[in-house]
Amino acid sequence: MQVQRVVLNSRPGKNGTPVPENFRLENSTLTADLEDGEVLVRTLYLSVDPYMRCRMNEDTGAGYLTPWLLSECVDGGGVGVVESSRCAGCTKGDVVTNFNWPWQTHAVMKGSLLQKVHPQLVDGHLSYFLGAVGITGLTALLGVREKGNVTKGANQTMVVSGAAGACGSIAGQIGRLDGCVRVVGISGSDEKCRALVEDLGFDAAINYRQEDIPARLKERCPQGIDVYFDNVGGDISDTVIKQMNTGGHVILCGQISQYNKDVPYPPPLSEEIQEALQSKNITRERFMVLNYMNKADSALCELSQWVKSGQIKVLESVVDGIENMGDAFCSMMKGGNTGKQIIKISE
Ligand SMILES: NC(=O)C1=CN([C@@H]2O[C@H](COP(=O)(O)OP(=O)(O)OC[C@H]3O[C@@H](n4cnc5c(N)ncnc54)[C@H](OP(=O)(O)O)[C@@H]3O)[C@@H](O)[C@H]2O)C=CC1
Ligand SMILES: CCCCCC(=O)/C=C/[C@H]1[C@H](O)CC(=O)[C@@H]1CCCCCCC(=O)O
Repeated sequence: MQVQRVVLNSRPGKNGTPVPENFRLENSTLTADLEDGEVLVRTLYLSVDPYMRCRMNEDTGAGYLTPWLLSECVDGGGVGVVESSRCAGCTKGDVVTNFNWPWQTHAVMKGSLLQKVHPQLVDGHLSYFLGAVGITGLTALLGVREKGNVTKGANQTMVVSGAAGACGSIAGQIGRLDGCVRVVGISGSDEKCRALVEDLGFDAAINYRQEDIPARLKERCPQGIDVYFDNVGGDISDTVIKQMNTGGHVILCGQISQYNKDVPYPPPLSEEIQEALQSKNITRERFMVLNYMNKADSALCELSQWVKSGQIKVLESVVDGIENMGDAFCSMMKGGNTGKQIIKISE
């Protein structure tokens, strides 16, 4: 069977901005003769995610991430449909997902490594399994629950950076559903800020490229900041932390502003910010969703109900075609997406 796949063509360098030319599209032949335990899947949707920037380096800097290899097929989150199976647990027509899905139009995979998912959980929007009812939604929900200490009736204000992105857009909505009285987003364009307020119900949004962040935070968070869902790190996060209340909580989800730099994860904080955290007794613990997968099933049910009932609104940016994987990844890293960046590979 003839397939198309994407391989790593070159590395951007630890201090480089990734470019589409770092990826290469190839035609390849797939032997569709299955061995025992294998299934043939057709790829429906692929995900591009910030952590992949670390996998472009020879040394990823994170123990749980393996580097992508030059001229080898790239992989990440994917969802697809079983076309034929020699695995007892998988049947033709099953919808399945996996974190290490090859960027390939069809693939032969071990059935035991695939998670079967039920389309009714997402009312047939199968791409949501890579976003709001998948790892992104889990990151937002479990991040808020495990590290946010959001408490109904506590009059808390939450700030979310990277707020119009995949995790941020869900995290802010969950902060509100779980009891925060004020939710303020920070994002990179006026259009994203408009969507946060008008479509997702954030109380306010700040365009970090155009506005004076300290002044706007003071104005929009008059009682200070109690919970900070941090997707970006760097100067934006330093500014937010300086305005946090005593006893506040930082949910250290990600630090995308630092991923094109040769720094460890998480990047070290300045003395000033460390002192602010310590003197105000603000928690800032590293959060990694994969450490909480024992809670995934019940959390996915909760997310599914919220999405189906419309209590959580889902934003997606969908690009068509495997040939656009590299463009979509590089665009997402620069803010080209609103909500979850998805690549549709087949119908
Ligand atoms: N801890 C965990 O278990 C997990 C952590 N993550 C982390 O969550 C974060 C968000 O991931 P995800 O939701 O998938 O991606 P997003 O959908 O949020 O896409 C990335 C966004 O980051 C913003 N961005 C890029 N560069 C900068 C910068 N220099 N400063 C500020 N914002 C920037 C852009 O939005 P804009 O237009 O606003 O600039 C862009 O749209 C990442 O840091 C990621 O590593 C993700 C999954 C799991
Ligand atoms: C080093 C920067 C990491 C910043 C945090 C982050 O983005 C984490 C993302 C992971 C999250 O826990 C869910 C995921 O899907 C991300 C990790 C995926 C791990 C796949 C491992 C693939 C491999 O290396 O073989």
